[in-house]
Amino acid sequence: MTQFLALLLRNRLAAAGGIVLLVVVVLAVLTPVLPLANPDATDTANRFQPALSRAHLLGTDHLGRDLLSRLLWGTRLSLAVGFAAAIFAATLGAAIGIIAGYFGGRTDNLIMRGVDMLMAFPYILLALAIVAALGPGLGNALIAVAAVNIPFFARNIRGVTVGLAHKEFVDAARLSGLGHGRIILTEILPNVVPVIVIAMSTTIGWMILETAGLSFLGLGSQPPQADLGSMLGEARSALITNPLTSIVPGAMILVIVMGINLLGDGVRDALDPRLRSGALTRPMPATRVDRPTPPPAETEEGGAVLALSDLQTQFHVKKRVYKAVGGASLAVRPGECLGIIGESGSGKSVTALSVMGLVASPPGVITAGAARYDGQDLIGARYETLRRLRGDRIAYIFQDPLATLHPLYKVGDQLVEAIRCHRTVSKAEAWQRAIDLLKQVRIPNAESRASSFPHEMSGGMRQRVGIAMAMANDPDVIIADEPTTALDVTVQAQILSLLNDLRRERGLAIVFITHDFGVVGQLCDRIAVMYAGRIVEQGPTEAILTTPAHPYTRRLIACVPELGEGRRKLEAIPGLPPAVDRLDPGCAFAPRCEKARAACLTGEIALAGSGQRAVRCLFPETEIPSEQSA
Ligand SMILES: Nc1ncnc2c1ncn2[C@@H]1O[C@H](COP(=O)(O)OP(=O)(O)OP(=O)(O)O)[C@@H](O)[C@H]1O
Repeated sequence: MTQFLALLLRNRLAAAGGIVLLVVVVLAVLTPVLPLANPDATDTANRFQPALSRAHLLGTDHLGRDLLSRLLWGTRLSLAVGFAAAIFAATLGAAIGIIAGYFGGRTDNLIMRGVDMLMAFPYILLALAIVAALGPGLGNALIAVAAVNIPFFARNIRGVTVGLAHKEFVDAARLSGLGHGRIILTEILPNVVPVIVIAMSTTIGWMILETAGLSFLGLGSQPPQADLGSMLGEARSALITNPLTSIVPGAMILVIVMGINLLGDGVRDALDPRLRSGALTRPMPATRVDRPTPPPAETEEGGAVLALSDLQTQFHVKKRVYKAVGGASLAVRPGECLGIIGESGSGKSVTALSVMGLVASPPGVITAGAARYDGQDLIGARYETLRRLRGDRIAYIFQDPLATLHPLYKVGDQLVEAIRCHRTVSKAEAWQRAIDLLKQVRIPNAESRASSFPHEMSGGMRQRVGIAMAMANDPDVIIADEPTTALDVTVQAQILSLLNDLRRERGLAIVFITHDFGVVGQLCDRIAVMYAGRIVEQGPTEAILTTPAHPYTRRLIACVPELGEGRRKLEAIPGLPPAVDRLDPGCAFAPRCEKARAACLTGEIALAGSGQRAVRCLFPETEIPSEQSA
């Protein structure tokens, strides 16, 4: 709740709307105790008194009644009717929607066709028909306004419920023997409540307007009782001669509806869990860069096509700072494959995404370092520069191709788009290239497969399409973030050999992120091991796999089961990786390391080594000739 309020107040417009509404509601609640004139007492001798006249702060209406008093009593009534109608419509509409969406089939059909019939009438005609049948009066206007809004809630909530009704957690509740009533109350309802609240917050203003409309037509509140609509209706005849009598209730309607709408938008944003981690804004097109120190000078990386120097990326979530990448230095040359390995949460993906400014901001910020492609620093580069390079010179392959491929476009069309985004070629040429790419990634019947939708392909096929997409513009660097984790071993082996062939044939540089030492051994020339956002060891694959120097690397390798090696006890690493918002000084692995000594817990431990081999450890498993590397 506190988090919700904090987010709501951070949105200035919503806060302003909320404050205005609060003032109006407080005034409406206090109206009976305020020293106001009788709102219905007529005084025809003092008709149309101007504002600020004696005893009438806002003047009087056509019957000499005090406008301020009528305004506050009218506001009280209008708010009460609007809120009551919204609660009534939301409760009934949500119940109908949940039942239709949850039970589906004939129940859904019957209910929703009834709702469709109601929606087929213009809502104001329907409201008029209901009031005509029930008779004029504010109570009946409330029923009419609520009734015409029930279909809106029913449709919305049904849609959400249909999506939830067959989710795994609902199936699990069914399997555990819960009845329909319990499932609806404990599994479905908590998930639809935010949608109901959002729909309500954005429709209350609308219902106040509709009630005012009915009163304006004389079908709502009856004389002498005032609500905002009836005040407007009565003032209609004097609109030109005495506009004040129309302006006063009109302005109040405007203030209330604007206040509710601004607050409603804020509530919607604050209830959206995706917005909780950052400010109420969409992510920026490129990660925010806030480098107080100048980028490190370019080092001689032996012909590296992509070189990261001391890259630091953080997530700023409220007052917490998560140091996801705490100074990573890496380099990859043409035709080389560099593996980045580490436990979940060690910062591998954030390192990779930072290169092209793809970490979502907010909350991500790059705070130091450089990422040089062909000598050009990409950190802080103009968005246009990054856009030109993204997918063209530096391409990504992600773990879940279903999440990256558009579900509604044929894979061929998506490849055509990727090509035409960076090259001026005709559609026919791009289509032909798309088919060639599908052939290169060994998709059988590439011509017909180009016309398939992603859901018509297997996971392995989709991942090949992901690789084809990355290859579309013949890039220099491919960053592959666990591209084979979701695949079975045979498809995994095919994809690895495909990537291997591509880099050998085309001189591609590959940065390959994985958890899997087996995969690293097959594909990578060199490995960088990450822990808590930092590289703790790097070197040639063979050397690291046979003689790991960092105790973390040794323990990671010891966790890997080996086929055909007989029974061997797998040694899990005790404890958990540290939270990157509370990193203690010294080695982040020390609390889990059996070799840790007091010296490991103080000060900065440098990545030290010689040539290509380096380790960040004071007591490494294998001594590496010391010559500080980073
Ligand atoms: N939006 C975010 N807000 C706060 N922290 C984040 C956010 N995104 C990532 N992090 C943190 O950054 C750290 C690094 O995450 P990252 O995704 O790079 O890990 P990873 O090594 O790639 O893990 P995995 O193998 O599970 O993909 C983690 O501690 C994670 O909790």
